[in-house]
Amino acid sequence: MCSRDCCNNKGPVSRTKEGNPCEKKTQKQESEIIVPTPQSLLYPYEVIQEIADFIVKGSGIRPKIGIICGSGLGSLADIIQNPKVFDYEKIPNFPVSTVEGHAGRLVVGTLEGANVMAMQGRFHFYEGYPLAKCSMPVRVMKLCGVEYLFATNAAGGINPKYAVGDIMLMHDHVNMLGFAGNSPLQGPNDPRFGPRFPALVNSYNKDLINKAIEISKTMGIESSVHVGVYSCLGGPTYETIAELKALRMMGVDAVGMSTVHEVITARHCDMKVFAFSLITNKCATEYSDKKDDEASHDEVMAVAKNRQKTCCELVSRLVAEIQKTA
Ligand SMILES: O=P(O)(O)O[C@H]1O[C@H](CO)[C@@H](O)[C@H]1O
Ligand code: HPA
Repeated sequence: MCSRDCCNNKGPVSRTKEGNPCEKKTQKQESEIIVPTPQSLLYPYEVIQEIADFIVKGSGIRPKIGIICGSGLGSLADIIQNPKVFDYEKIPNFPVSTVEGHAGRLVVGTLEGANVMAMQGRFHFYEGYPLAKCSMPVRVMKLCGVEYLFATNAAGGINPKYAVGDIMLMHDHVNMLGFAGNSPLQGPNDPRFGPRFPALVNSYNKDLINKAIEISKTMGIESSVHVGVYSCLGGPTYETIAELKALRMMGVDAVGMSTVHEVITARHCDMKVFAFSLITNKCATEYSDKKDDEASHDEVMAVAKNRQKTCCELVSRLVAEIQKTA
């Protein structure tokens, strides 16, 4: 509120470049002007290094594969052997998970003989975190030694051929937050992480996609595994019918509220990326009065719980393949 008697403005005083128009500018006020921190400066290299050292020293492990567990897919971290668990609150400078189905723990250990670390709980833009904060753990993974990022998510199926419970191997994305000018890389670039202008074609590693397809055949689930395009929206609202129609026209097969900024951050620092969506609900692209058409987080969680065994097997087998060729 403006404290001046001359002023009728009872709203919050805005600290813009122009200042509060009803107050005379003084030297002190100029220094109070709040300029938002560019995203890339939120977590400088040295801070990321400190977090990575904390994890590597605390676990005695230098992981090669990093796994991000999607909503309801926390069991991907439960299959890690000899786990060393770090609650996010206990990791210096780490955010906390606020979403149901995201426990908020980092699990470091081995899977199929490979050193791995898994985030049991990711950070989303709609939780109030800037994108650079959401994807900061990917840089921590990199400085821990991670070469491969496995990003998983729960997503709504827009492609009419997709059924609930299917898996979509991501081979591309449409970055809706990026269309609006938001990027985890916004701000000065630190070349120790990667280049100013990273290319994103070939972001999703083709060898890993092909291996996953082969694995799906040996598991007998190939008819419910697709290769498609994911799009991330800001959330937390699920999409309107008009938005879903627009996304479909753009070639999007599945929609969610995560993953893309993690992939951008991983590609910026030259990690190999494998990502998949578990289709937890079918998105309606026509108007109807059916309550069934409304997405709900309870449904998302229930489907993820039902399909967690299959997702765990796919991830374990792909890790085993990577380990075999290492
Ligand atoms: O992308 P993950 O974290 O799997 O979660 C998905 O599920 C939640 C909505 O039900 C959103 O957070 C959406 O992004
Ligand atoms: N839309 C957005 N995010 C989601 C959905 C959806 O339908 N399902 C799971 N996460």
